[in-house]
Amino acid sequence: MTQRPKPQRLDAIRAGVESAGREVVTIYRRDFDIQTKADDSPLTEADMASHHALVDLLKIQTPQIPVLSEESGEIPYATRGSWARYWLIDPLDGTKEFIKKSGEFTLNVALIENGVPVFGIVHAPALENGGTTWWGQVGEGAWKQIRGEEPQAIRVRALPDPEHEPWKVVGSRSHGAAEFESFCADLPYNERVSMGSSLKLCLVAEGEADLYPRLAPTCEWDTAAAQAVVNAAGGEVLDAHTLEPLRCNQQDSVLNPYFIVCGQRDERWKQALAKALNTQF
Ligand SMILES: Nc1ncnc2c1ncn2[C@@H]1O[C@H](COP(=O)(O)O)[C@@H](OP(=O)(O)O)[C@H]1O
Ligand SMILES: [Mg+2]
Repeated sequence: MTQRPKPQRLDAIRAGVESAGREVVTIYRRDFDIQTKADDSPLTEADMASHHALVDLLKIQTPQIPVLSEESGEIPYATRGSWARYWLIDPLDGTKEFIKKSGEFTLNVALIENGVPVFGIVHAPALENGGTTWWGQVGEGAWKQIRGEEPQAIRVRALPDPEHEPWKVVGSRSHGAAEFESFCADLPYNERVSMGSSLKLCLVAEGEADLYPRLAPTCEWDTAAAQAVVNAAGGEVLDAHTLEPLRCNQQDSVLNPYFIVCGQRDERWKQALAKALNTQF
């Protein structure tokens, strides 16, 4: 297998992702065309501008590592199934939030090794202060940087005691609202927050939320980069049925199973999840 890119190269890739983010924000601030993809989801000029910028960046920085993008067109499993290491990117995650101008969209870049997201960059270019980036490398640590400020190491938080403080549960603004509400209704005292895109996983990674149940469809490129950040910050992204960590590139389909993102877990967590998911572990 080719070598994992060195830290300096990963820093250069992060700078390149932030530069692609500036192109996206230029489009965000003016009128843009919206098309509809075959699966009925929206596509803007910004999705494609970001796709080209990120693919070009990765081809220059690491020509030996293949790239799979949401906007690449399908690469059959017969080809990608043999990739021991590849880049998995979502050029614009939260396209609906981009169109609604909520600012809650991200550029996601993940390095996958043998199905496991080991390094990820999640960049939200339109958040306050000119954009925020989260990144993490499993086994090394996770960081958050608001543009113009120093990077801060981030870590998931311990679950609060729900007798005194609510568990913070984050959900999508646009997908799976009914399932989210019924999951939360079975949890101990909790507070709900809505957010678009991979930012939900980043909130768990930085200890601003405790759980993100995703009981609605997503694809591997929606989650892989932020999964690496969550793992590097001490949390997990678990299949909602098996409670095993999500893996990429295991089958023809790029759809994820329904999943739960969590920070630090303990016995209370296990009991609460068993009730909310109506299952036994
Ligand atoms: N029916 C479906 N099948 C697969 N993925 C879906 C889906 N409905 C929504 N998604 C994914 O959910 C993502 C948005 O999630 P959220 O609502 O949490 O922001 C979308 O990302 P994109 O915006 O990159 O297309 C899309 O990939
Ligand atoms: Mg997406």
